Amino acid sequence: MKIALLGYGKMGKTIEEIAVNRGHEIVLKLEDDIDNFELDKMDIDVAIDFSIPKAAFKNITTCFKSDIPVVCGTTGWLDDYEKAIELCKKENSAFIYASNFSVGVNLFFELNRKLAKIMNGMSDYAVEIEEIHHTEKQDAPSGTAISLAQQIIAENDQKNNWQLDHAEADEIPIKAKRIENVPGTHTVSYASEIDTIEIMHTAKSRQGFALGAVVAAEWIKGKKGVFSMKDVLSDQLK
Ligand SMILES: NC(=O)C1=CN([C@@H]2O[C@H](COP(=O)(O)OP(=O)(O)OC[C@H]3O[C@@H](n4cnc5c(N)ncnc54)[C@H](OP(=O)(O)O)[C@@H]3O)[C@@H](O)[C@H]2O)C=CC1
Ligand SMILES: O=C(O)C1=N[C@H](C(=O)O)C[C@H](O)C1
Repeated sequence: MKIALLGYGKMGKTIEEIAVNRGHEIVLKLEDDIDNFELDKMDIDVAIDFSIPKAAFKNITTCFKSDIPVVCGTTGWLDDYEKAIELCKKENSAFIYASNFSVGVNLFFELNRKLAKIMNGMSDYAVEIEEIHHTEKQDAPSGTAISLAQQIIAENDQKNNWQLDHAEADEIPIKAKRIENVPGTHTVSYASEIDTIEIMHTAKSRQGFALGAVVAAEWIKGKKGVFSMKDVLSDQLK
């Protein structure tokens, strides 16, 4: 498969290593404006975007116009997500966005949904999310923490929104910490006067995120439509 890497930083380089090991070829390593390239003249099967929040929307929608399927892991651009979906459908292209591509985090998401269902109505327990990432991260809270919050909100009758740091009674507080070299740690806790129930996912490296993105790229090749990591992992997450 011929892959265009939109973003060639920490994730782009880890994805390259895994993709090449799985027999794929990297035909583009984009580090600046996508308009500098004539995508129509290039032979690209799938584009994988791990760039920066302010570049993601343009990168993704430029690929749609050239009928190149896109796997996007960039976080912090989701105000434009619905617009991207519309454009994908209009151009009859293919798209997967995931706040986190690692299989472990997608299992953690399932656990989070189940725990949220159990804890709904347990008014003695206060829910909180904490995320810890490296100091170079541009966005806060992390995309994964937002996904966790949205999953809880879908199950919890008392919570309608999330808030960074100080939350109102109907909001889930998210604490974002930045510590050098941490690849990504997420904790969901329910604390009462008596005890605390906690679930936690700790990434030991970027390998899981990158492998998941390459697997998603292999899966989306030749498909049309808007998908999620749940579709990619449907056999494992039954
Ligand atoms: N969904 C998931 O599983 C995961 C998501 N992420 C997300 O992926 C994104 C990238 O993370 P990471 O690799 O750690 O970040 P890096 O900062 O290491 O890499 C981003 C790269 O994008 C480059 N860039 C800048 N402008 C553009 C542009 N217009 N088009 C393409 N590339 C551009 C930057 O170049 P320069 O440095 O020259 O500006 C940099 O090399 C982040 O949003 C992060 O949150 C990260 C890990 C997992
Ligand atoms: O920026 C990162 O590094 C990561 N970003 C993603 C996020 O915002 O959730 C996923 C992972 O935690 C690493």
